[in-house]
Amino acid sequence: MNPEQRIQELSEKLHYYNDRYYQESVSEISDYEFDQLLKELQALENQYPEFKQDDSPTQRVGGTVTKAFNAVYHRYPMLSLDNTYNEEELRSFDDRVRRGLDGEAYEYICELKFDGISLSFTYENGVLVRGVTRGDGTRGDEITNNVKTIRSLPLRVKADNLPPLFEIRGEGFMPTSSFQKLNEEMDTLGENQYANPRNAASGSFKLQDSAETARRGLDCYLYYFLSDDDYFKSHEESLLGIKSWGFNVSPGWKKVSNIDEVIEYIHEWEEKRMHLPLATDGIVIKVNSFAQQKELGFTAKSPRWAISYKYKAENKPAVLRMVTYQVGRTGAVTPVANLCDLSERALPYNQVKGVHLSGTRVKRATLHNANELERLGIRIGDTVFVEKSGEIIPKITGVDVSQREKYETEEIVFPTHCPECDSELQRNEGEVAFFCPNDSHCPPQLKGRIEHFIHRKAMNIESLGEGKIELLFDLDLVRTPADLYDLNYDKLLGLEKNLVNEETGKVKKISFREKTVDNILKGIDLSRTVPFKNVLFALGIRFVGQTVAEKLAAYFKSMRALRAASYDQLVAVPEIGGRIALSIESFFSVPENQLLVERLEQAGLQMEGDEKPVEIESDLLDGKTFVISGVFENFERDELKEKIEANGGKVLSGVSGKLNYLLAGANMGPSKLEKARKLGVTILSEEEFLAMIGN
Ligand SMILES: NC(=O)c1ccc[n+]([C@@H]2O[C@H](COP(=O)([O-])OP(=O)(O)OC[C@H]3O[C@@H](n4cnc5c(N)ncnc54)[C@H](O)[C@@H]3O)[C@@H](O)[C@H]2O)c1
Ligand SMILES: [Zn+2]
Repeated sequence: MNPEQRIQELSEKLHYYNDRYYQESVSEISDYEFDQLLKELQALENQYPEFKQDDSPTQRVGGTVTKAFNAVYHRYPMLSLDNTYNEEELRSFDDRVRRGLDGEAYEYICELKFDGISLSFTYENGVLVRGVTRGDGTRGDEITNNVKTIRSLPLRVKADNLPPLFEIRGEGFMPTSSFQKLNEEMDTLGENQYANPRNAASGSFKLQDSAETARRGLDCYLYYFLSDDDYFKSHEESLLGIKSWGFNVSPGWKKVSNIDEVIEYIHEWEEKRMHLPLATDGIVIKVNSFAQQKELGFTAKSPRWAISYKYKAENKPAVLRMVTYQVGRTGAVTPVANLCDLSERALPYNQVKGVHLSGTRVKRATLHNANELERLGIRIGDTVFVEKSGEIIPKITGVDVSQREKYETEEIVFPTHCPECDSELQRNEGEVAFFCPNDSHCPPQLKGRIEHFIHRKAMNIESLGEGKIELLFDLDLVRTPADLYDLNYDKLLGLEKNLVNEETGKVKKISFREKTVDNILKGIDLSRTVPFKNVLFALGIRFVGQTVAEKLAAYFKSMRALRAASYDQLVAVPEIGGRIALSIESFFSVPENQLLVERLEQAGLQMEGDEKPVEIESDLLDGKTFVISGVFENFERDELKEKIEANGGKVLSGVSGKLNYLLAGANMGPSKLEKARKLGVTILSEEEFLAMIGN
């Protein structure tokens, strides 16, 4: 490949990873790999400037604005930071600063580099008026309502001589504890988990529902002050200043007088940072004096007066002692590596402490699935490499094959049967995971279903959280969600169990005293009033998440109607595809599930939606039929449907010759449009429709 082609290839790859990272909060490769690709591109561009593309990823801040929020211009551009992974480059940065300042004395401020998303807050006359993401550096997403959920962020600042207009910047992040909680929740709900706290923070700050953002326990550290006039003389002064105004200034910062002290700071925090309640991925070094910052200026992408030093993820050898297999709520079987330190090879496994990695002891790492085992080519007894970075969950990155001669190793045989219930495992075409099909008897699947059932977004029986289900399940009191409704005071009072955390070995004692029992029973009783759509979601039917449950409930209006629906009737519901329809059909065909639904109904759960009666506005659309497709400016699709019905019209699901109107929004499928044209159906825009009903 010639340099021109390589430049093009690298640019395309980096654009792609940027999109995934900033728009979808997903990292397909590690930050280190990303940064190496970017460095390679930078070097090639320096050597062959003629091939550099105008929009090269080396020239721009990687993010973008999204359509979901208002895009607003930044008063001062929000740039990125140049980065390095080694001391030598750090010293070259120091050389550039020295040369740039022509021999003037200078100081640095060292700060931790928090791993979250960059946020900007504008204050007018002391009042928070705007919170914006970095976006593409010039424009960002306005997420004021979401940033207002950060408890530590002052909504109003009172201090003498405040500048009338100023901006504070900082890092919005998700503390590790919130992250773990959120991921457990995602897991219970059968949704994809976030790979690391940064992606979780970025996704959570960009939710449409601020109440949900508030619940996710986000926080923010502030580390920049900007205003039109020279309010402070140095970064140090500004940090002290905004702190005195009540801002949550990032902890751990330090003023140093030369690059050696910077390097000391880096070493000091390498291990210490692991004990912070949030993820950090390095150190940021900034020239202290604002006058000197001005003198040094900016490149297209980052300030010349700052750089970040990133810690490489720690990677260590370990011994793979055995592989165990975990069965999840959906029946998916995940191989888990059981590891020990090299020095513990001869110890019985129950006595090993694990590998010391990034501040914690690691004994287990996920191996994801059978394909991953094959890809790594590992064997039991192998010396493997374990890594832990922003990912929090440790992973195995490779095998040290040179160690194979020294120790005996053994092939890993993926089980053919479920380790929990002995059913023969299956694998669906196109899926990587093997799963246990015995969803009505396999213990972890049963337990998982009950946990899902009581979840806040399902039946909302929070009084049963935190290990209580485990206790009831292990004591055989609750095997299916319906059993919850047979519990009573006498059955519960005095129950006790010690729960052992497999990872830490810590024991937690749970005991049911009067007050606990009261709370549990009250919670169960209250769940009888939970709306039908939640009940449907609570059943945990595969592919029937919250939104799908809502759609189905709105369409069929009762459990009875849904159960009776044929495949064709199911796929006729807008946005319900074949995969979901099959899953619903198969769920209701299982006798255990039929019994479950019947028992829940007897227990008094809501099995019918409370239909909103249609409020009649006019008879302008009397007898007219509509199909709604695409996305609209002023209405959600459900609202449009209501509007049509309120004016006497009827909404159908499919385009046919009898249809009167196709109400076409943006991004509608071309085939539907084509079909409507062929059949001579009138196609309406949103404005034309509004005109029809006299709006
Ligand atoms: N893995 C992937 O697929 C992928 C894709 C795109 C980008 N990335 C990663 O993201 C990087 C680019 O992101 P970026 O432009 O946000 O750069 P960056 O995250 O390396 O550094 C800049 C950011 O650091 C943050 N920061 C944290 N603490 C700070 C402090 N004390 N002072 C100042 N800023 C602080 C700010 O939000 C600032 O915007 C890449 O270098 C790469 O590591 C990874
Ligand atoms: Zn099983």
